[in-house]
Amino acid sequence: MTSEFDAPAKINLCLHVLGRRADGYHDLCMLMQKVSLADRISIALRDEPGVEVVCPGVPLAQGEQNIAGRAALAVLAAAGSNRGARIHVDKQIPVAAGLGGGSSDAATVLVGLNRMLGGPLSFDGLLGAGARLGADVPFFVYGRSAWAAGIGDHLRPAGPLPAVWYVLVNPGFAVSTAWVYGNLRLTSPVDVAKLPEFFDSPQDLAALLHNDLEQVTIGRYPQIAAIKEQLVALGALGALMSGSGPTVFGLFDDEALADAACATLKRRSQWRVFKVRPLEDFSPSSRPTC
Ligand SMILES: C[C@@](CO)(OP(=O)(O)O)[C@H](O)COP(=O)(O)OP(=O)(O)OC[C@H]1O[C@@H](n2ccc(N)nc2=O)[C@H](O)[C@@H]1O
Ligand SMILES: Nc1ncnc2c1ncn2[C@@H]1O[C@H](COP(=O)(O)OP(=O)(O)O)[C@@H](O)[C@H]1O
Repeated sequence: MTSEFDAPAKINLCLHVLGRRADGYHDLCMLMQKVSLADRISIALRDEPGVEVVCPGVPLAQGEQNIAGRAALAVLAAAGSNRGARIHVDKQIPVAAGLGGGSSDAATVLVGLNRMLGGPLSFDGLLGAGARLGADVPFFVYGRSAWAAGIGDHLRPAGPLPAVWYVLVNPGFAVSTAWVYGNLRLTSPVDVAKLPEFFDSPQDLAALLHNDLEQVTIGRYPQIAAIKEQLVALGALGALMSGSGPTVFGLFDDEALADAACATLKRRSQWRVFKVRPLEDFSPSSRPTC
């Protein structure tokens, strides 16, 4: 049997770094949301042990080097299964882009393969297995928009967020998350208690936009600041780099303006440009194909 799943991208509506931990990771406060740009993943169980991962057209590791392969091995081990899996990833999310594509692929394989094997892992077990794969993986297991604390793995639900359109602009080069955190200069941390919890309008949400990692990535790649300026000039209520970058999103309250901004940016540049909607409540859906 083969099952198919969507693995959506995320954006960080805010990302505050609160401090550096003894293990080198950073404590964060983030508001995270999934969006409608997604990789398409199919998972097939096979009788031989081991995991094969193929991502046609994208130079990503196969098998256990790929984070989706490590996720599959975790579920097979939890099930005590001697079987293996073949995972096909139709990569739509730009790689090393600040959009969490690898983390989403991993979470989707955790949840999807767990379901295919009769649920050896509980929801908490899936969150724990996700945290062992990467700091952002639990968010993608979680299902809905969330405030993330700790290294990104302590999650609580966000209140309803306004219906908006985002225009994602990816300038086409990769940025290493480890490099960005490694070059971060810590500033005095935000008072988390003062961050707003409720957003009645797109303008309220635009007022939240903030990313402490921009100083590092924009310092090295000033074109990211130029993308932000262009999005605002084209009618975005605000624009922000997502995660460690380099992708920027513009927040629009008007779909026609978002469409026009996409068309203009595609005409003007070689950037990858996507209009997406927020996914308010998303859990990987299974669609058996045979
Ligand atoms: C910046 C964020 C924002 O959502 O996303 P991306 O830009 O990667 O999508 C995340 O914090 C990225 O999470 P993730 O990509 O899962 O991180 P990991 O694989 O666990 O770690 C990659 C590298 O980032 C550093 N790291 C990660 C998370 C964190 N809270 N502090 C860190 O210092 C680690 O030291 C590690 O070297
Ligand atoms: N399935 C996968 N999809 C994307 N990247 C992967 C995958 N498996 C391993 N990787 C590695 O993870 C790194 C981070 O990729 P990605 O998750 O796209 O970045 P980001 O978290 O910045 O959005 C890449 O450099 C890539 O080599």
